[in-house]
Amino acid sequence: MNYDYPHINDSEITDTLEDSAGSDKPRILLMGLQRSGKSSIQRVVFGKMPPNDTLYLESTTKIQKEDITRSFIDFQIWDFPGQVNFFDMAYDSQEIFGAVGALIFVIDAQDDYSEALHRLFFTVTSAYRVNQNISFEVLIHKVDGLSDDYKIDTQRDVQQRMGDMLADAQMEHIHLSYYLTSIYDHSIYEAFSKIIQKLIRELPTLENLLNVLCQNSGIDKAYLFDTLTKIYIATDSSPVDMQSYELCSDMIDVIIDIECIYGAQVSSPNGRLSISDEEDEYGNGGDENHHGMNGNGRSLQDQYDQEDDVNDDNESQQQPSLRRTDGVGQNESEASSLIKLDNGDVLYMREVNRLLVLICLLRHDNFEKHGLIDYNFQCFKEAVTEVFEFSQKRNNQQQQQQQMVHLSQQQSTNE
Ligand SMILES: Nc1nc2c(ncn2[C@@H]2O[C@H](COP(=O)(O)OP(=O)(O)OP(=O)(O)O)[C@@H](O)[C@H]2O)c(=O)[nH]1
Repeated sequence: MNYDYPHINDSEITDTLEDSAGSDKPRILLMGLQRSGKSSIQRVVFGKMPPNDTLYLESTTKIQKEDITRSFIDFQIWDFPGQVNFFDMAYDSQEIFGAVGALIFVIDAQDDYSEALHRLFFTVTSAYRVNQNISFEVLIHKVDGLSDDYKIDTQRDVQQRMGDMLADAQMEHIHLSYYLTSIYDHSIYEAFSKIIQKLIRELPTLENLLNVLCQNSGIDKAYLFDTLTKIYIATDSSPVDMQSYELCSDMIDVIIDIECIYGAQVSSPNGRLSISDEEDEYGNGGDENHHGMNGNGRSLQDQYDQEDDVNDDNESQQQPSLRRTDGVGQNESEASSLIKLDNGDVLYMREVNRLLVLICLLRHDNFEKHGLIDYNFQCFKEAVTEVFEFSQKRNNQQQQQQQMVHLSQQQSTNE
């Protein structure tokens, strides 16, 4: 079978590559065959596009680049057209792969994936020759149409065949991580969380802080989420089970929906709650998108109406409740929310800043000491803010240094 790339007119692609010169952010590359789902993944995770709308996406003809600068997440994501061979002599592979943090290769699991595996092998081995520090991530994608047994068989088959190909080429030392994903459920967010955590330098510090918080507050599981993308950038060291992750991730949708409906009525310096403000900044009209995502605006409104009724009786028993309080010792207000589950567990959310929320899962008995939890949370919040400020300062310094190097290189080439 012929696994070569089709011949295409590549003048547009060269133009976009030239645009990239001068950007020093770590890159995440999305690669894979045509129609494997790359653009859909980028739009759903980072653009909040409802999954069904990806059906109308057109094929990508030039590299689509997006800057993602949010809290601890700071990189450029590049969506590549599936039909172009970027290892061809026509492209400067050092320029493309030199600054790459992660290369994500998307395989369509609903299709025959033999060709995709050959392309993956070629991509991984070629990129590795250019940059040995790239982390290679393989998304076995579109698994929503597959049974659980078939998903596991597919993953085993893909891993086995790639392992054999790498071993035949004596390149078995290249490590690949595999994820089963779909844009129609949480799996794509979970996979991106794990991929992005590998690029966050502050991860060990954040994990330590979460461990200390959990141990001292009777919390069973805690996630630090990036609010807009629903990517968790850190969690404590107890094992992640998909159910608790899904619950916490769904809570973000619930809270944002409630904020979109009622946020304007809550008094805050600018009349809107911060989570909604952040969306506006990214050009994603909050109400429309979030209701589009889970389509539950009506039921949330009902829930919120019920909540208003019980509000006077006992605030801590609301399901869910959303409060804005003034930060202790600070002038900024912060959102918090509490959802009591049927099994007696409690989901507790606290806003760390405009970009991050902490979501914890704990037993109801442990929540009775919530004064202690709130105090520990304030300590946690201050520590995270310090880490964040430190990393921002370091990033700025590094950017300035890199700009200086660029300038001096330009000057010497002009001379
Ligand atoms: N069932 C299912 N379909 C998906 C999933 N992700 C993407 N798709 C569909 O796959 C088709 C192709 O998606 P694109 O995102 O355009 O694929 P691409 O890899 O960017 O394609 P090129 O731009 O041609 O390289 C679209 O119809 C999507 O709706 C998924 O998780 N499950």
